[in-house]
Amino acid sequence: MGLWLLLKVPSRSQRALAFSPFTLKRLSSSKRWQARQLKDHFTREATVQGLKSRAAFKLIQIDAKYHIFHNGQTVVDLGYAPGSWSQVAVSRTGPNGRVLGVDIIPAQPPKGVSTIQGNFLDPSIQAYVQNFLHDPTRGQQHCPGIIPHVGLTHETSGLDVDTKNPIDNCEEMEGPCLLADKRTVDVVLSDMMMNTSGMSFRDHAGSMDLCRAALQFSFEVLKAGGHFVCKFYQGAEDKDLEKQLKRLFQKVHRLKPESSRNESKEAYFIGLARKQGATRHEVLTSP
Ligand SMILES: C[S@@+](CC[C@H](N)C(=O)[O-])C[C@H]1O[C@@H](n2cnc3c(N)ncnc32)[C@H](O)[C@@H]1O
Repeated sequence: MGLWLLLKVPSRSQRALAFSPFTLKRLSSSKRWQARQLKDHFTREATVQGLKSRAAFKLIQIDAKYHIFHNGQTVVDLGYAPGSWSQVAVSRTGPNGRVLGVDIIPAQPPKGVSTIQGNFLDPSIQAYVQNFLHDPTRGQQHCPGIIPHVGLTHETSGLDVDTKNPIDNCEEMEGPCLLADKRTVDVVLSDMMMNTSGMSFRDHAGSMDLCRAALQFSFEVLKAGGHFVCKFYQGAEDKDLEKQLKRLFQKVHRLKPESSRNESKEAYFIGLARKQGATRHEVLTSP
């Protein structure tokens, strides 16, 4: 099914029809989960539209509200697997854009997406990602001869695979590893979330670590005027993160998309238009 269908967000009445509480009666919790998946209209609609998961609708709704994407942009999708956000990004930035997904787990990259497998909290992975992005022709959707998939493992060996340790690469470069002209990215997306433990404080703290890593990365790579979308697990520290975001972006919104499950504590920060003159110290120092 073509990605042109991505504009179709299921209507409220369709969703109401899709869910009947009576059908869930007396089911065990795992069966209830399965039934919920089957009945959930976003899940069914994702299948119909050829999307890798219902999570796509969160980004579609965010884009409908804030107009994040344009043709030709470079997008980095942190925590991309299984890849529905990347599918949305490819469809909205192509044919001249490029989309790079990063995830700790291996996944089949969606068409047109370059991917790097690794733990984004590891500085060597971040250095590798920055190296990749520094060359604006790497990973372009329309660029023939480039296999749109890179990785730190050898399983992806092919034309565009750099199998050297990223730290070695840094040491080979002249001057400091962090290049002066490295702000090549228009949009940073982060839907990263580790497996939740059910302990709110712990899940919140883990989510804040991932958000801070995404913010620091955005400080390094986002162009002036660039945008940031970041999932967070709500809790005591999210106000401080919001303050930091306000120092880097002209506008910051907090959103719980309609397609995000009510029982989940997840929400999203949307940072619009990176400020030109924000300093590292003011953005990255905790308030
Ligand atoms: C909710 S899923 C993302 C769904 C994705 N946006 C989509 O539309 O298909 C969260 C992802 O974050 C990834 N993740 C969690 N911690 C990570 C880390 N430290 N580094 C890289 N990826 C991470 C997980 O492996 C998982 O695939």
